[in-house]
Amino acid sequence: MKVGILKEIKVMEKRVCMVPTGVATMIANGHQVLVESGAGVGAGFQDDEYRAAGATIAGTPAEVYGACDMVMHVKEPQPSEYDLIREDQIIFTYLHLAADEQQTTALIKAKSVNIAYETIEKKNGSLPLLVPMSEVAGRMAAQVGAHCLEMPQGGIGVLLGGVKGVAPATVVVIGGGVVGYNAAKMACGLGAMVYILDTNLERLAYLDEIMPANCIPVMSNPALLREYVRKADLVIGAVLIPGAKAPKLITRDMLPDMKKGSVIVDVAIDQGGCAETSKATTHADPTFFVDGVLHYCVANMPGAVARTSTIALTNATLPYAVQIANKGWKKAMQENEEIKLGANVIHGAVTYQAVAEAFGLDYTPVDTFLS
Ligand SMILES: NC(=O)C1=CN([C@@H]2O[C@H](COP(=O)(O)OP(=O)(O)OC[C@H]3O[C@@H](n4cnc5c(N)ncnc54)[C@H](O)[C@@H]3O)[C@@H](O)[C@H]2O)C=CC1
Ligand SMILES: CC(=O)C(=O)O
Ligand SMILES: [Mg+2]
Repeated sequence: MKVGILKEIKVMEKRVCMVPTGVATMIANGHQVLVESGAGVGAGFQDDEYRAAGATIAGTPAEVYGACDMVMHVKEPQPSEYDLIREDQIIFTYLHLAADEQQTTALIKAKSVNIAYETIEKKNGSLPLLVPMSEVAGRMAAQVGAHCLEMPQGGIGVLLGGVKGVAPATVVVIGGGVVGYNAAKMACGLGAMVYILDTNLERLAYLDEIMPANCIPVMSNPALLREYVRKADLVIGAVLIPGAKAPKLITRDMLPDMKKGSVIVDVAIDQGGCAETSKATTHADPTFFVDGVLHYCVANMPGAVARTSTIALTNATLPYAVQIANKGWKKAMQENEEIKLGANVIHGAVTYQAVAEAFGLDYTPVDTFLS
């Protein structure tokens, strides 16, 4: 198979979807790899390293889309790419379709085979291609939250850990999964008082076992959530219903009751955000105020630490990419349920139920295409 590695084009996105050693693995499996020139530079990988690994360098995204059976990205295809996608071509990347009707429509129209990193799911419910970036984004959420709380950013002027004789910040993490755990761990390490709200009692019990004394896991409900958000200096939005639009748990009417200069870091923004007032921002212009509450809603947070993120992401994606390339998408899905769950839009049909529900579209089980 011909595999294409595209350069990221989202604002200030410096990750790359395959490192040179990954290219060497693909080639050892009998495939050809075409890398768009400069794709790895932001993460510290030069074209010559890809050449040395056996790749051919392409000048433009059009060349990559034009020549390859499977194209890979980190972030979802951007509007400038929609017309380059070919019928039957495999697109393997983060898609986050439930938050993006324009892209969903474009991929339906393209009749391509669109496999989303974020809905590939193991038997135990974990999301192996989301986990590494959720670890990064969770850890970053505590860092950017601490920064946003500083007065030059418009924050309330509270230091996460406080100092002797002065109380620390109150941090409320909504969703205690991978992002939530990592955010809480960092905020606790800096000395904040952290509350993790989740609706999964088993997960809360686990967090109770492993987290330090300055972290309190709390069973969430709408009334309690309102109360905790009202008291928070920093709220970190980290909920997920896999593949679906994020539930709007922080409603517009809660904001006037929040502290002026408090901060919402809505990590769940890539699935639409869990605050009604959230809208996606970029690393170039990451924050905005609503009712005196500072919102940080960058949909590709790990892109800011591209070297760490690229290595963590490609460690996870490569074995799946190799399986798809070796077997073709149909056989890879027939033989691996995890990859089958990655099928979001196949040949113009929406094959992931939560995406179909997000836009009132027909849902077609992917098995329709596999017999
Ligand atoms: N903005 C960015 O750059 C990035 C965003 N993300 C996003 O962060 C979000 C969280 O991801 P993960 O932590 O990996 O997911 P996860 O599946 O590990 O955790 C989600 C948690 O939310 C909880 N939850 C679901 N509904 C809830 C509710 N109504 N109230 C309270 N808790 C609820 C679940 O029980 C689960 O523990 C996702 O939308 C993911 O795509 C991840 C990486 C980067
Ligand atoms: C998961 C995601 O949205 C990211 O890594 O950018
Ligand atoms: Mg997006």
